[in-house]
Amino acid sequence: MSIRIENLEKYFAGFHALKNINLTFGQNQLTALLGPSGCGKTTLLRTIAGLEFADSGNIYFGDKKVTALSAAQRNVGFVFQHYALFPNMNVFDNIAFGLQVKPRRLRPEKEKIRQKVTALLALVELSHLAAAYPNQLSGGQRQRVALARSLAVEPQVLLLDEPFGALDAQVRKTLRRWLRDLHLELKVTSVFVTHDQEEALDVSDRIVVMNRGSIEQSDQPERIYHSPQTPFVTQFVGDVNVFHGHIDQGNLVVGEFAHRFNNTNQTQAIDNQSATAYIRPYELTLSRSAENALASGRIVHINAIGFIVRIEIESRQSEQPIEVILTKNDYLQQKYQVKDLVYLVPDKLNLFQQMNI
Ligand SMILES: Nc1ncnc2c1ncn2[C@@H]1O[C@H](COP(=O)(O)OP(=O)(O)OP(=O)(O)O)[C@@H](O)[C@H]1O
Repeated sequence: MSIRIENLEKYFAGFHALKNINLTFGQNQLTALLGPSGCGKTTLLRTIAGLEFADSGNIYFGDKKVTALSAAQRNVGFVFQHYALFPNMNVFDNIAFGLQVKPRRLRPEKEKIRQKVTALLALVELSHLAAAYPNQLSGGQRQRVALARSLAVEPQVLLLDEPFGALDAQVRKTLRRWLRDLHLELKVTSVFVTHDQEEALDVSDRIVVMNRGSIEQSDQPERIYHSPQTPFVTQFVGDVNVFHGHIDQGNLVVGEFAHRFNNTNQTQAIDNQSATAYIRPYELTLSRSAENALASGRIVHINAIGFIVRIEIESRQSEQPIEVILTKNDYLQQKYQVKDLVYLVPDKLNLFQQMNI
């Protein structure tokens, strides 16, 4: 079941929360809605669920228009950050709840419900805790019960709002891997909200980056990371160094440096106009020579503890310290040390130009 959203607009008492949203969520894909706090992720998710209604625009599940349908009529599964399990019901009964409360003519027989809940318990790897009560579970286990509970009614669409947001980093990491595997097995169109870029890059088939109620980019994770289409996406997803300059005959000029570029994400660079280059830490090469460099500076910090080496450089060509990532081999060969003067040569530029400056 694919989800299609057309020209969606949503206001909260004059505040424009969703601005002309057009999106398709592919059948059985796991899509992340990613963006900073307040950008409209939850509002969009709740509008897809039928818990919130748009002021204009349409939502389709497959070919069926669901814009005016209630949440119950849409048959969606929903998992919140803080999912209120029923404290007086054990895990088994919590999962069975959605089936038990169905009208009699739609309710499966008792034995069918038992089989279904047993299968779901196995799926979320909690069979041994069927008789436990929510206050006897860890946060991660509770979220797995919440997920099993939302799946019990066989939703056409699964919507998750920061499902692991309240858990600590290690548990989050385990659960998101587990969600990815589960999603492969279940084959249900799923959308989850997160403000954690690593989480989005790690588990999703597609990422929708939102900013101030609008969509900045909707793309595969590797394209979001390697070919960001807007300055916002470039800075929001992954670490990046920022250089302000201007274009002069195929060169990016920053202060006294002129870097001849032949590899940018943007094909046309307009002469004599301001330009901002965004460069990931691993897309910068350190050099002892000024040839084709974009900047120079002194090394102020070296972190060589891990598999890669992070080097921080203070430079007049950048407002913030520049971060460069090297392999341990490169670092050991060049024998870089704090206070060394180095030049920075980009391998690749993400270049954005402001017009008419
Ligand atoms: N019921 C409401 N009434 C008024 N304003 C609202 C309401 N719900 C959301 N908003 C506003 O709409 C904007 C988007 O909110 P939303 O919860 O969708 O953001 P979000 O991207 O999910 O943020 P977060 O990551 O902090 O949850 C915010 O500025 C919020 O204050």
